[in-house]
Amino acid sequence: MKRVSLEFREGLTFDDVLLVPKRSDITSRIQTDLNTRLSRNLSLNIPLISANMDTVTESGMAVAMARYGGIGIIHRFLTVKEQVDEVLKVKRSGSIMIENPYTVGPDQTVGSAIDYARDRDVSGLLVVSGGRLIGIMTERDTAFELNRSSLVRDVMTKDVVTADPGIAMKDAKQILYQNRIEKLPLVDASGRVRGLITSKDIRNTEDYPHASKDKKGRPLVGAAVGVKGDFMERTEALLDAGADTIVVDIAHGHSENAIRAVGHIKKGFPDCELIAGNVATAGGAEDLIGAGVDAVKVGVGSGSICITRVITGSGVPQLTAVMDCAKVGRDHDIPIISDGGTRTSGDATKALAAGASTVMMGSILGGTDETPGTVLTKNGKQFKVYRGMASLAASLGRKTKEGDVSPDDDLNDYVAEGVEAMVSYRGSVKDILRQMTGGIRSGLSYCGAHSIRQMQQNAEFVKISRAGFAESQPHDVSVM
Ligand SMILES: NC(=O)C1=CN([C@@H]2O[C@H](COP(=O)(O)OP(=O)(O)OC[C@H]3O[C@@H](n4cnc5c(N)ncnc54)[C@H](OP(=O)(O)O)[C@@H]3O)[C@@H](O)[C@H]2O)C=CC1
Ligand SMILES: Nc1nc2c(ncn2[C@@H]2O[C@H](COP(=O)(O)O)[C@@H](O)[C@H]2O)c(=O)[nH]1
Ligand SMILES: [K+]
Repeated sequence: MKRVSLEFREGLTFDDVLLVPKRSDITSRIQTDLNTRLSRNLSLNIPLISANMDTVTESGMAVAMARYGGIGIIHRFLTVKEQVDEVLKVKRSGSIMIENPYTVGPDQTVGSAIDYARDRDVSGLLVVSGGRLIGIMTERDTAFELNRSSLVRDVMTKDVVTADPGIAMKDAKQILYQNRIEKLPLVDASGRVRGLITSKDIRNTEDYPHASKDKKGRPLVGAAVGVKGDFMERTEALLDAGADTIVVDIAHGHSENAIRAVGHIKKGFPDCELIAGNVATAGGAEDLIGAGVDAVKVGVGSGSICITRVITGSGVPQLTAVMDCAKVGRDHDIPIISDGGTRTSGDATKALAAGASTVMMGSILGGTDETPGTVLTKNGKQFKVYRGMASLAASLGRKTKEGDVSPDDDLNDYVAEGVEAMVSYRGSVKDILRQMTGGIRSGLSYCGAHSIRQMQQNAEFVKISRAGFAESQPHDVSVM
């Protein structure tokens, strides 16, 4: 009979090590380059991803992450339609040209048109009849006289300024400015709508020069799917909506469930940029790569709200998990994502130095304006709810949404692997990303590296003692 091995490998995490400073020819941290690979064929301008959790990433967070050069992964605990709508909101938020603008008919009521626009987060609708543009209804048209039962045709602006679909951006800008208008529909010779350019989108592209964008100039966004049930039709709908990557999300990514799901998705959608996780070992990474993934998400039990290691006894300290998986990733030229346990820019830098190409964050972003949920006050301090997706509350929320809760359900039947928590309210995600990227840039320079790839080649870790760790913190002072 084979026995359990009594030889123990050492597993280390962020607090166990430091990066040894190296001679650097960098004279300003701005010279460092944070460009990195998210997956086989996708790149980001900063190595940061917002977690596919229901208290972290819906469209608000994903828009912000893409604007500053990263990416957000829309969580999967939504109906297919809801998740698709979140992807569409991101795609429309920063397009240079909106390909399929939302339209209404002239005989719809103003009330229904306003609701339609509000649901889709847009400020105006093109009015189309018989396939041709006949007007535009914007907030201007309804601002002063709001009679919800009047018809769109009676309030819309009929003299619409339009342009040819092939118009150059600088000419479109000129027309918008000269006519003091916000929206310029692009209409072909037969009067059919072929697109829409808005001044808001033009401002966005100018305001966010480092945004991560797809080939059409729209913000990058990813979306998660599970491994059972509707995952194939969900994947199809998300890809149709323009999702740039699909993330197969399961607690134990080194399982038949996950490997089978990856195989099905790759077979059904060969062009899909596919990420899967989570795993924590070389074997896990090897098997997902063998199944066809374009990036591997690494981290079992490392998350701030995660109790998998407590409940199951399973997991690998995050730095060791990343190093083991990154070695396999390098052999196959497949990027690795470090997911869970990142508390500071120092942790993120260590994960990158250990071989991860990007870092996924939950708790760091959980308290920002861009997460779903409202700000709560407790004892005079402001918080936002942040919870594990395998927590009791998250599971109950899912079951309630699916109409699957009954008074006979015994809460003891659910074994949670996550907790419900609160994180301090931290304002806009922009400031957090500035701190994170600033810290990582500085981290590169301490490693004598201009880029993440160079740091991965140069990095030298030193294992530290408890005393070394204590010395690393502020000490013998009262921090203000
Ligand atoms: N990174 C991490 O360390 C962890 C992350 N999570 C997060 O929590 C959420 C819920 O996760 P998850 O439970 O996977 O999602 P689901 O509840 O959607 O479970 C997915 C499917 O996998 C099966 N399954 C779950 N755990 C295992 C396992 N250990 N071995 C084999 N099959 C399993 C489930 O079946 P059945 O219920 O019948 O077993 C279910 O059919 C996800 O967002 C996940 O990322 C959760 C735990 C750890
Ligand atoms: N074991 C569990 N892990 C979870 C759960 N919900 C999410 N997660 C993982 O944590 C990270 C976020 O970690 P953080 O340290 O940045 O806060 C997330 O991306 C998931 O991989 C859960 O319920 N249990
Ligand atoms: K944990």
